[in-house]
Amino acid sequence: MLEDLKQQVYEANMELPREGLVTYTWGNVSGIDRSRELFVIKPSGVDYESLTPEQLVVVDLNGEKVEGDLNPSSDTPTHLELYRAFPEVGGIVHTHSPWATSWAQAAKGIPCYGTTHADYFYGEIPCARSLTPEEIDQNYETNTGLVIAETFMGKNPMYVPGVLCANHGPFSWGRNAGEAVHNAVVLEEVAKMAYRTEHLKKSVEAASQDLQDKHFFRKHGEHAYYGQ
Ligand SMILES: O=C(CO)[C@@H](O)[C@@H](O)COP(=O)(O)O
Repeated sequence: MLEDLKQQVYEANMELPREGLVTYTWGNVSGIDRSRELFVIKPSGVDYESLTPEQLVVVDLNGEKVEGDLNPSSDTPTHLELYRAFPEVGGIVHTHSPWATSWAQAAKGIPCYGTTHADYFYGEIPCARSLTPEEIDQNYETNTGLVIAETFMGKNPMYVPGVLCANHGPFSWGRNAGEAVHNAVVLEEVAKMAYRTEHLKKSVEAASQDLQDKHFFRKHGEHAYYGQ
């Protein structure tokens, strides 16, 4: 079932090692069919070199496996909570890409220092709060998703299509799996640039709100004019 979605999600997964965002099996991509309320996700612990579209696992919005011989990603409950919380989201990525993970391990959000960031993320890329010992002990992956949703309470997740999980790593999303990977690549580049920016100038300030508004809204929303 969902052969086209499986192919899309497979291609999005395969972009992660190509873009240098995953080491070994440290990441996963999913994509959802909203009309059927089913999502497709990478199987857990399967090497990218041996991954095939047929191995992808289909899961429903109750978290039940609907199709697939293999166990879905161990992060499936996090993807599930994000699909529930963010109805506009069509694809989700988790990686341990080194620059974004460094910020996550420092439990620091990434300030918007320039237009590269502002073209994709409107304002700071936040770091979600640390989980409590109880939240880690019971339903850890579900709670990871709930804490991300909590971080975006009252905010538009399509304006900031990514987050850092404290002491863990980044999640990003988009309208589909391919866009979610695109945003994961940008998040990693922006994390690298922000780190270097802070090292070049200790008391660096965020880019002006005018510049952030200009760059985000020239690419997003009804007055966008970037591209064809
Ligand atoms: O976060 C982690 C491990 O810390 C996992 O996301 C990562 O290893 C990928 O797990 P899966 O192979 O998708 O189960």
